Amino acid sequence: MKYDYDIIAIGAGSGGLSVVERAAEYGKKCAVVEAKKLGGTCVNIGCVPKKVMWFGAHIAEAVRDAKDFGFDINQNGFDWGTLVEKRENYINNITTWYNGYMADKGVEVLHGWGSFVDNHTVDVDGKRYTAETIVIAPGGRPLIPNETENADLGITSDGFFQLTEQPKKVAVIGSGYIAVELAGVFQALGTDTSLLSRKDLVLRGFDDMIRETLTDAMITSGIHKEYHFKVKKLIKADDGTITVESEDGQHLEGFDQVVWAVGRETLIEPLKLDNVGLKANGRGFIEVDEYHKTDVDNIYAIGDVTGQPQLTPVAIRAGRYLAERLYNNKPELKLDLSSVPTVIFSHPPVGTVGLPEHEARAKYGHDNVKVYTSSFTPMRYAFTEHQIKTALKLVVTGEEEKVVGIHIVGDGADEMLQGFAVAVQMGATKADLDATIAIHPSSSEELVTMR
Ligand SMILES: Cc1cc2nc3c(=O)[nH]c(=O)nc-3n(C[C@H](O)[C@H](O)[C@H](O)COP(=O)(O)OP(=O)(O)OC[C@H]3O[C@@H](n4cnc5c(N)ncnc54)[C@H](O)[C@@H]3O)c2cc1C
Ligand SMILES: NC(=O)c1ccc[n+]([C@@H]2O[C@H](COP(=O)([O-])OP(=O)(O)OC[C@H]3O[C@@H](n4cnc5c(N)ncnc54)[C@H](O)[C@@H]3O)[C@@H](O)[C@H]2O)c1
Repeated sequence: MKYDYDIIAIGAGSGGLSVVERAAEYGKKCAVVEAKKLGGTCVNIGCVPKKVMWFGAHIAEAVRDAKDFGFDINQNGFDWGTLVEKRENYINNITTWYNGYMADKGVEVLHGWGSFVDNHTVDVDGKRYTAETIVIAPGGRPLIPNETENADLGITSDGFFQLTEQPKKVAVIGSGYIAVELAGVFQALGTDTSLLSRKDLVLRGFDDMIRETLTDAMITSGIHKEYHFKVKKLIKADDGTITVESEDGQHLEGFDQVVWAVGRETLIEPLKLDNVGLKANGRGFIEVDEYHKTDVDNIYAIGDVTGQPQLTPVAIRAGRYLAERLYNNKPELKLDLSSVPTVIFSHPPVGTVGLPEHEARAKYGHDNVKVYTSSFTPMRYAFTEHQIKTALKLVVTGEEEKVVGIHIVGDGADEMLQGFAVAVQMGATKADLDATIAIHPSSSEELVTMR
């Protein structure tokens, strides 16, 4: 062989692992370079540990409501440390499994930071390896805004997963995916939680119905929602707590932890892209064509680093399709990002696929879009003290009423969405949904009975 490997992936997260795993199935000689732990963000400091905490929070809500279902229980406390220990054991089992799985597949794991030497050579902590094809899959890391004074008194989602004790009082800064997910977990598990947003509603860009319903639900759950709060600086108080000062002079005091959840940046610098004549665009992403090829013929990029939706299934699909194109004679296979379903594990969860109403009206013309909505208290909360609403919206277009968006906020949205996403992907119309027999009693039946 001319090179040490057929393919090397830099980064063993969702994208990198999936491309080498599939390439190995086709008999290719593969290696993956990883500076930290196999599994990357999703497994170690993202989706998986987050979902464990979300389940914990979900159980706390069930315990809270148990008396309304006739249970006579005393909750004597909640031990954050126990949950964290069990979570980390679970994750260690996954990463151990990955190590064995890669070995079984014949994929070599090269531990260390990978950087380019030339188009076919990667340096890993001083050792050089060559490959015919190189895939860049380094993901990213959380942002801490450097314009904020003492910003590093705060932690990020990475720090959240290192907390071994439950903070009594936290401020979460931001209003995107991570902010609403972490704020929801803290609040449900008993931490006094403030959510500090620069604007008004959470989840900018999502359908207004989702934004309004979730913001209301978060406030009803007890989260202190601070609107139009632009953080100027963090101050360490004499008692060790943190004060947050806004640009207009407000002070919020007494936080054990302040969590930045204001977006992520790609991990570009270690790659030494200059050595292959590549560079990231103004937003820090590596640009690729529809086949994930960069401007260099044998170098591809997949996952969060490309600026495509920063979701694990998108990175995995990109990696698998790339291997299919390269090694299984399917040159035309490409990622369809037209209706990527996504779930936000908030309290209650959000599920959304396709276009929000405002985007559909902009795309198809205001009068060519119709919406069907429903908002109700689901049976689960019919007689509990805590009432959490569910809201649903179908966005349809044209005379045939093609469904171009489905938006759900409420209990069960997380598991409800996948099947409806299939319908949207297949081009379902409102009549197709209506022709489907409902499941009763459920919240999802509303989506096939809307008028
Ligand atoms: C808190 C949080 C919660 C999330 N929850 C969800 C969720 O519920 N559902 C969902 O779909 N997505 C979720 N995501 C997003 C998801 O984790 C990412 O979209 C996904 O992990 C991206 O995969 P990737 O392969 O691009 O990068 P990553 O998974 O980030 O993997 C990149 C790997 O490359 C390594 N690396 C980087 N540079 C180098 C180098 N030069 N040399 C060697 N190794 C290197 C890194 O250490 C890392 O292990 C979440 C993210 C976060 C932060
Ligand atoms: N359930 C999931 O699938 C899931 C969960 C977590 C993360 N993710 C992925 O990870 C990505 C990153 O998540 P994220 O929440 O960090 O980013 P995000 O882009 O979703 O949200 C960042 C938010 O921070 C706000 N912001 C930016 N700078 C700020 C500042 N200085 N002060 C206050 N607010 C500021 C932005 O307006 C935005 O609303 C997501 O886009 C998503 O793709 C997915």
